[in-house]
Amino acid sequence: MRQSSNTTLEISKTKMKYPLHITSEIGKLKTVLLHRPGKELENLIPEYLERLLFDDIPYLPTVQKEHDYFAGILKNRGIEVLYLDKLAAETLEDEKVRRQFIDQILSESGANPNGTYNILKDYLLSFPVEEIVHKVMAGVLKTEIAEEKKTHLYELMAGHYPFYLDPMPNLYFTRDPAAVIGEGLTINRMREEARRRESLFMQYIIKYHPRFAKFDIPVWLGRGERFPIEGGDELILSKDTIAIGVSSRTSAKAIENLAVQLFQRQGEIQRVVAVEIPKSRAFMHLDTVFTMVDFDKFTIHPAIQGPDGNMRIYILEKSEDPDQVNIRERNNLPAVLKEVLHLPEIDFIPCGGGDIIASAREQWNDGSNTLSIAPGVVVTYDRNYVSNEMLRNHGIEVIEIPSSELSRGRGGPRCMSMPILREDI
Ligand SMILES: NC(=O)NCCC[C@H](N)C(=O)O
Repeated sequence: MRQSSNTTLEISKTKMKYPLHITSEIGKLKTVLLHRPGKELENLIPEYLERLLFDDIPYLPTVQKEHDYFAGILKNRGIEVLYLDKLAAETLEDEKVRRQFIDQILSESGANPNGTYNILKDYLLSFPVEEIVHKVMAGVLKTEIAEEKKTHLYELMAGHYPFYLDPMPNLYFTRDPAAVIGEGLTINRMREEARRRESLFMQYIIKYHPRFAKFDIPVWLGRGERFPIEGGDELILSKDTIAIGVSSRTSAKAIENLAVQLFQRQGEIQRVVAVEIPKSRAFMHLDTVFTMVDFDKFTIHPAIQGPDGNMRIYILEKSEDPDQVNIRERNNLPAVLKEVLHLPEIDFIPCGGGDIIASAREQWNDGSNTLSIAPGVVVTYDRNYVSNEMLRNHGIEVIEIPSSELSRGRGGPRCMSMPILREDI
C-alpha cells in the first residue's frame, strides 16, 4: 500500500479515497484490526462470567500464544495487522482527546460524577498513555485506589462488588463493535451492557487517529443509535449487497435504519438482505452460523434452517421515498444468494459435515466462523476437524490455528478480526 500526495490510497488495481475499503467478504485481505487479549481476561471470575459473556476463564499465557499465532499467520500472508491498543494509545497522545476519552468512558461506566469519578480520573491520568488504555480495557479494581483517597461513604464501605470500572474481556472480538461497509463504517450500539463501551475506542480512532482523522470517514450508523447492531451480523456479500442477521444482538429496526442510510448516502449498495437466525447463546451472530468462503461457497450450520430448509429472509431495497425501503419476503437462503449474487449454483458446506452431534459440537466452538483472507482461502480453529475436512473437500484452502483457549470466549477467526482493507473482487 502506498499513500500518494492527494491522499488517494492505491491497493493493487483498486483506487480508494478513504483508508477503509471493504466490498466483499472474500477479497484479498490487506489490513485487519486485531486485539491481543490482555489483563482484561485475568479479571474474569466465576460470579460474573455470564454477565461478561464468557463460559469459562481462558488461561492468559496460552490465549496470547494462540492469538500471536493467528496474527503471525496473517502477517506471513502479507496482511498488515493493526492492534487496537496501539491505535488507541496513538489516538490518546493528544491531551485534550485523552481527557475527553476518559470523561466519556467514566460516565459510560457509571462512575459517580461527585466522587469516584474524580478519583478515577486522577488515577487514570497518572499513567502513561499506553497504560491508560490497558487499564481502561482491564478494568479498575476497588483495591487499586489508595484508602486515603476515598472520601465518600459508598467508597469507604468495602462493598461486595470488586470493580470501579468493569473489565472488557470481549475486546478481542474486534468484529463486533464496528464494521466497515464500503468506505465507511458502522460504529455500533452494542446490545449487551458488558460490551457497550467497546465501540468508544473505534469512535475515537476514526475521529482522531492520524491515519484516519484527515479523511472525514462516513459513519453509516453511530454508537448513539437507539437500536442495537453488532458487526458479527454484518456480512458484505458483494459491492452492492450486504446480509445482516436478525439475531439476539441485532434488531430489525437497526437493520432498516442502516439500509436507509446506505441507500441515501453510500451510492453502491442496492440491497440489504435481513436473515433471521434463532435467538440463542450459541448462535449469537449470523457469522457464528454462516460465513462466505469463496465466490459461490458458504459455511452453514444446518440448524438455522427449518426442517424444509426454510428461513425468514427479507430483501430491503430503495423505495421512491428516500426515508422508506421496499421489502420483499423470501424463505430460501440458497435461492436468495443465487438471485442477489447472480450465480447459477450455491455450494453450502455444512458445519460438522451435517452430522447432528459433530455440527452442534463444532458450531459451539465456531466451526462455521471462518475468516476469508482471499477467495477460497480461510483461517479456522484446528479443533473443528470435521468442518475443516469438509471445507477442504469443497476445494477450500484451510489454514488452522490453535484454539483451546481462544474458543472459550465463544468467537472464532471472523469474530476476532475487523477487516479494514480488502482488494475488490
Ligand atoms: N461475531 C461474533 O460472533 N463474536 C463473538 C462474540 C463473543 C462474545 N463473548 C459475546 O458474547 O459477545
